[in-house]
Amino acid sequence: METEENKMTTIDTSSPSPADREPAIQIRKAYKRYGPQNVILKGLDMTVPEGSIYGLLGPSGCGKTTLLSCIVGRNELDSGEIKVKSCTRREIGYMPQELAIYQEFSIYETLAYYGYLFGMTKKQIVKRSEELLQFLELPPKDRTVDTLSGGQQRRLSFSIALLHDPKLLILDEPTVGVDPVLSHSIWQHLVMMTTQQHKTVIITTHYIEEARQAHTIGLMRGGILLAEEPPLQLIMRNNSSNLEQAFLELSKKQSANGFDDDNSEFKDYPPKTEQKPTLKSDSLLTPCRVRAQLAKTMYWMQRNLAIMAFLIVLPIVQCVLFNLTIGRDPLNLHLAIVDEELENGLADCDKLPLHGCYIDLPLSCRYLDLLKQKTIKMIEFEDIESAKHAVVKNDAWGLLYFSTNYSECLMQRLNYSHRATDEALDWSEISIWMDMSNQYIGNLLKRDLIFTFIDFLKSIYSDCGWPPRAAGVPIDLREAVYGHNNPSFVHFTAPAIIGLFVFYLPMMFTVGAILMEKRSGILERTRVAGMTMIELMTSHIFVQFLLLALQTAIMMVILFVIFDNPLVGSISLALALLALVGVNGMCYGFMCAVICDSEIAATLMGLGSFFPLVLLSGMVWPMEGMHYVLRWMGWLLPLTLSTESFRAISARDWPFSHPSVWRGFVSQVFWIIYFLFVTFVIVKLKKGLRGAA
Ligand SMILES: Nc1ncnc2c1ncn2[C@@H]1O[C@H](COP(=O)(O)OP(=O)(O)OP(=O)(O)O)[C@@H](O)[C@H]1O
Repeated sequence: METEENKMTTIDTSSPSPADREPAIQIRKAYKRYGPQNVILKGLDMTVPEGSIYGLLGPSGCGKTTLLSCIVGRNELDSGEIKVKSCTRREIGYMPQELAIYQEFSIYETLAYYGYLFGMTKKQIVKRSEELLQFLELPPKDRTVDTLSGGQQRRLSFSIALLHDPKLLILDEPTVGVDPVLSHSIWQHLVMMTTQQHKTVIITTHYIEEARQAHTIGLMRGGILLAEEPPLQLIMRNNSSNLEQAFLELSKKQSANGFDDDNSEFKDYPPKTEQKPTLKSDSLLTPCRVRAQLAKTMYWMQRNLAIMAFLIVLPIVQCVLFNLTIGRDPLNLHLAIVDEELENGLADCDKLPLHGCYIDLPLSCRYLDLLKQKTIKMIEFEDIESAKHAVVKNDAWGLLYFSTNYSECLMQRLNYSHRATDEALDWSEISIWMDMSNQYIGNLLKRDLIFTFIDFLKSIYSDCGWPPRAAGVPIDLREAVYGHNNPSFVHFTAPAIIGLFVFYLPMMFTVGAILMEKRSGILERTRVAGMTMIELMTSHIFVQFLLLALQTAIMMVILFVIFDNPLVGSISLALALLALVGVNGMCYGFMCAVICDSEIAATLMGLGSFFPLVLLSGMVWPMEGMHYVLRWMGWLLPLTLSTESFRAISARDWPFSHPSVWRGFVSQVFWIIYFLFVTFVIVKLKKGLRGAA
């Protein structure tokens, strides 16, 4: 068996000298910094010969990953030039330092996703996967990534880079966590690829000695290459016995020549220059990459059935809760009663007639009986003081006081009207003290007390053969032009609620999906593989749209069929508007995801926008009731005009040609364009979709 030392010193001498080969990558005067005090590349020159392995070595933090990310276009130089010989993105196999793979996917699903992304057929993917799994000693292909060891996960990440048999391999520490035997066979494979298949490989590694198998070594320190030559030559020229020693010698010489490794000390930093893309661009919309994205989403959905179920159940629960909790009249409210016209208190009511024209008997029982039918609970008190005390303690929401001669005075008032005595007017009134600390309960009780009183009078008039209309308020509320005369608060808010859900559900899903990929590096890896923003958005919108269609259908059925909220207008117009609101929500999600680098930032952005949107868009209160400045601000928000439009369709059956309706559609189109524009500008400014992780 070969010893470790022998393995490491194996150099393929049959291949032509690297110096004689054409450069696959040429870097000249590369400068890069992450801030004035954080200069990483200081005029670095590098030449990677075609058909060879280039081992890029250097201490941790010297800028190897930064350099590789500039080569693959994840990052950009401040000045200098990177030339990559006629390479499209599909011809590159890139293994980033971070794993950049879905933890919940199986090995096969992971490879299939990247395979589709590179335009491979299913057959090719299956065949190549089998080869790679065997070569890299990976577990069976149906094992999920999160059950693999750290080393196995890195090998899987490595296999993605090899999957489509690329011309140029850029590998950032592929052998971390790999045992020496497998590491040796990986190097053998790389050597075979370069010598027999004329591929080019750039590899970084912390295990300096394994890089002796490279054809060229680039030793990086202090933002430049200390040396760039074949390993043996490097060792011999520095009178060393191994690469590590050679590197130390070179570092000493560099320091002796006055070169300081301190990043903050660099004085003559050149001005920024416009950088050309290092790799050839592909077309903006390629079916295979859209297919890959769709396949990935399918895999993700299969693996996250609980989340999918949640996304379906959530709107159901929200809509049902909304209808069962909002707008309904409070039941079983308590009222304190002091009735001085009944000798034995309310117990007398059981003996007194509640129907018929008995106007000489106490009438308060009839009124209280009607109140009881509204589910109001009576608590009887002897005197006003103790009843008031009960209201103060919140044992009752109000106190009703009937005087000793209440019924007699009431009949006088009714009979003599404007000729009634002051005493009759005083004692015929039911005195009420309300707890108005809760506006809704107070107002609803007041409404019930007044309307029940009218019903009470009408019932007496009717039983006595008098015209009941004479007992009512002389206002004739005819059939409403739109809606009905006793609308519910839910009818007002339902259009807003569905719009809000349809906007925020896709927004949340979009932000979650993109941030997860962004933070794990998957998004950048797929971008390096050629996926464009247009492809990402197209596939995302397609999938989201299907999900949203299902969610919207469920919500429509619950709100407008089961709970019978009014929807008198065109359903197709309402659905078209909701579809636009949903796409708008997705686009807002895209924008949040590119702006925010962390889930916390995105959550804060979502929450921060949610409350102003709900409050300023006329969702819970009419715009007409707002401060005039806020009213104008409200009209500028994404959901104000669409909510108005939905109300116009659902409650008034207005057609598209009505300004209240078409303005809602136009506002959605405007906001979609705006969010997309901001998203593209931010991606351009940030030069990609790098996560903060
Ligand atoms: N986005 C960033 N913003 C600020 N500084 C950064 C950023 N990315 C990298 N750096 C800094 O740049 C320097 C070079 O980082 P880089 O990851 O390129 O080093 P490396 O040589 O690959 O290190 P290692 O071998 O440990 O992976 C480090 O000091 C790092 O902290």
